[in-house]
Amino acid sequence: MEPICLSDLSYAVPGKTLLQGLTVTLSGRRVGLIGRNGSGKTTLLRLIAGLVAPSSGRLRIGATDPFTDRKAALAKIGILFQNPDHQILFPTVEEELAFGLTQMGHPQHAALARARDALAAHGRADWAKAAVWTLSHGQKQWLCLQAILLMQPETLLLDEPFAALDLPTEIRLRRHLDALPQRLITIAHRPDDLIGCDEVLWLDQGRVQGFGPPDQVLPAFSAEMARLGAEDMGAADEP
Ligand SMILES: Nc1ncnc2c1ncn2[C@@H]1O[C@H](COP(=O)(O)OP(=O)(O)OP(=O)(O)O)[C@@H](O)[C@H]1O
Repeated sequence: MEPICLSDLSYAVPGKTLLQGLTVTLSGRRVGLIGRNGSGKTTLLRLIAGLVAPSSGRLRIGATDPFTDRKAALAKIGILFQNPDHQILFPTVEEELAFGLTQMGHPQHAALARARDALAAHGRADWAKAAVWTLSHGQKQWLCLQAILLMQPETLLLDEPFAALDLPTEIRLRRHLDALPQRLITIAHRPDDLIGCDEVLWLDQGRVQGFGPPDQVLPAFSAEMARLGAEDMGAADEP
């Protein structure tokens, strides 16, 4: 599995630096990304997916720059957004599933055939012509995941994949993801969700606050979150 190397990586928008000086090599098969709201986690996934270019520094997946080499990046990286409605572009299930393959250069008819095969393999052949808007949130997330898996990327980037799912849907998706051979880089808010990871990256205000095995990073993260929670409570309790 190719390492994802960040060297002094920064990303800024006018008036604001969102990520600053990130130097880290991600090489585990299960990587967790943790940090407070607004710490830059989603921004980092977008950079790794090659959707935006770094403002400075370097990001490589193996030897590939995912921003400048889009075709290679599609084969290497798939990103599952937090909200499937931000990901879905097409009116029907089969068109949505086929889109990534056509982006990779497959003819439309072959891509649609692969899409229908994938649905049939999951016992959902009857979904092919269904309008995407008729699906539930969990079903849309499943669709987005399948659309990415059809492209067979080496790495999946998952932005809080369990947010807004009911418990049985979460358990099913968790089982599905756990069984995947791909590398998963998963954003989570609860440290418990990342215990089984090979490595955890903790971002704070756009910088690396911790990186290493979960038994080192997560206790420090939890202690800091508890400290901040207590501080907020103290401030809120002020007369
Ligand atoms: N295009 C943009 N222009 C301006 N600010 C942005 C832009 N994208 C993100 N931000 C800001 O950058 C910061 C980091 O955002 P990001 O979504 O990466 O955080 P996050 O760690 O994923 O947060 P959350 O846990 O709340 O999803 C936030 O303050 C956000 O408002």
